[in-house]
Amino acid sequence: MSGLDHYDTISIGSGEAGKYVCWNRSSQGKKTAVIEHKWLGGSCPNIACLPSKNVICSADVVYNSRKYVARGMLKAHGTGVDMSLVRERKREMVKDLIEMHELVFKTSGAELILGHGKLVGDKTVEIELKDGGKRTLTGDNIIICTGSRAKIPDILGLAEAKPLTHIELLELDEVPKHLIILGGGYVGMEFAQAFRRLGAEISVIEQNDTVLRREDEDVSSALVDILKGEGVQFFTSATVSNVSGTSGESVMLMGTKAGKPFSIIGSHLLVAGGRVPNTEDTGLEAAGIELTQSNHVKVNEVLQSNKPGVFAVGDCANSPHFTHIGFDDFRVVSSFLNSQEPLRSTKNRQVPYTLYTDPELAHVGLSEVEAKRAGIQYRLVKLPMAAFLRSRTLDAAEKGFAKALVSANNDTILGFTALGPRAGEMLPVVQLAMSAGLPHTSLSGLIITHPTMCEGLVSLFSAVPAKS
Ligand SMILES: Cc1cc2nc3c(=O)[nH]c(=O)nc-3n(C[C@H](O)[C@H](O)[C@H](O)COP(=O)(O)OP(=O)(O)OC[C@H]3O[C@@H](n4cnc5c(N)ncnc54)[C@H](O)[C@@H]3O)c2cc1C
Ligand SMILES: NC(=O)c1ccc[n+]([C@@H]2O[C@H](COP(=O)([O-])OP(=O)(O)OC[C@H]3O[C@@H](n4cnc5c(N)ncnc54)[C@H](O)[C@@H]3O)[C@@H](O)[C@H]2O)c1
Repeated sequence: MSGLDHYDTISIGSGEAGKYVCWNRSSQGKKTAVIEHKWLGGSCPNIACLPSKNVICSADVVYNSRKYVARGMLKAHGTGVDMSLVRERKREMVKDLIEMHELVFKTSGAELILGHGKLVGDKTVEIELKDGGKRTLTGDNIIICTGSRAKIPDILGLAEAKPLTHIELLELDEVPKHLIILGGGYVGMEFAQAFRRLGAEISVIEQNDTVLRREDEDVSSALVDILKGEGVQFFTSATVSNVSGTSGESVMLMGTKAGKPFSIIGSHLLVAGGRVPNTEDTGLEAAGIELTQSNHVKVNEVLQSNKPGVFAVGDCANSPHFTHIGFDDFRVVSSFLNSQEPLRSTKNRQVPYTLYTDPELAHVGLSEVEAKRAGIQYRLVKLPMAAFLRSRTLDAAEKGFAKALVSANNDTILGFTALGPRAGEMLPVVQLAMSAGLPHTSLSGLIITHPTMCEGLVSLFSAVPAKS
């Protein structure tokens, strides 16, 4: 293929992996283009990770101010919340992030094309330009990086009730009186605490018998107790069959809870029940790209679809839905395109994550449930957060714990979980030990600055039971 509109690499969507692959290849002098129809830089800087953490930070400031006013330490005349200013702080950050992306596009040489991209043939992309008109490009490599969107469960009356998704929630200029959250996963838990702290009554409705069902029971129940302590209400084993009213005015959910009739009325409704991939209206089927049953692009270990040279990355390829995994998807695809040795792949990669509640929930590797399910023998070490002395200075010693799974046969670390202040910051040191196959004594033997949260890792790994 050749011609003016022929590119080395074209990304449909400017999410994490797509934009980095193009920036990276343009830095090697290759001609690349990124097509974006709405959120420059993807969801993370515009409507997901960073804006939500910005609002969570505002909520924490409100919560802590109120706490210290109640203790008499802080003399304040008013601790009411002006949500329009909370939103303004978030909007300013998003605006800066968009400007940062525009600058990178200018300096990297990767072309940014604003419009809706669609495959119309073999490695041929048609763009409905934002400013009108159409362009058709061809590329040696096509990256599908179209992300995902909030799932609206198929419940009678739900769509008509115009529920909020994370996008609209982050744009509210008022604190909801009573926010009902449908789904007790990552989105549900982070927003439940943040909006409770901002002053809303919160009810979390979860279909399973526990929220955060992938976590070990001691982890999810400890976090639920913390949120309950702040006034969040949980309704688990709840099946919603009917919704009436309108979110923003008054909305009622009806169904059953543990088999008995159940109903709840709130002022606002947030759907937080998982994600669906943005794989329709991108010409994938017409271009012969195979999808999975869940409508994600079917990819192999280097994220290549059934069509050589067409890759899918991030949420639309059902990579674990985290921005840092999107970034790793970029490294996987780049490694393949650059014929790197050894080739990077998605096989057996670490998938660390942090839930940004207060305290944070950070995890990497095996949980106890997973180890048991796989029949892997392990030694367990678990310490209360109070053993991490830094937590005492942060007013956070009473809640949470850290635990690690260490192999029963050798001293390698199999998994690590911490529910504690800034717990996410502790992950990389444990990850490094895990990825290098170092024994747990490599952490307990380190000199770690006092008093940091990581210093607690010395205590944790010093307490690993001896091999039996
Ligand atoms: C509320 C919330 C909070 C989150 N917090 C975190 C967090 O703290 N940490 C974390 O790691 N992860 C977090 N996530 C998950 C994370 O945001 C996603 O996993 C990540 O953004 C997915 O990146 P992506 O590149 O796959 O897709 P996106 O970032 O969604 O990028 C896809 C882009 O493609 C564009 N697009 C789609 N179709 C087309 C088309 N046909 N033509 C042109 N453009 C198109 C879209 O507009 C979008 O900009 C959060 C998610 C949510 C919803
Ligand atoms: N801190 C972070 O890294 C972070 C934060 C937010 C989101 N995310 C990512 O975004 C993804 C999506 O988050 P999410 O919370 O939307 O999905 P999720 O899969 O984490 O949780 C969805 C929850 O909703 C429940 N649910 C679904 N339908 C329901 C219904 N009809 N009634 C009651 N409950 C229902 C599910 O059982 C589940 O517990 C996550 O998987 C995560 O990867 C990450």
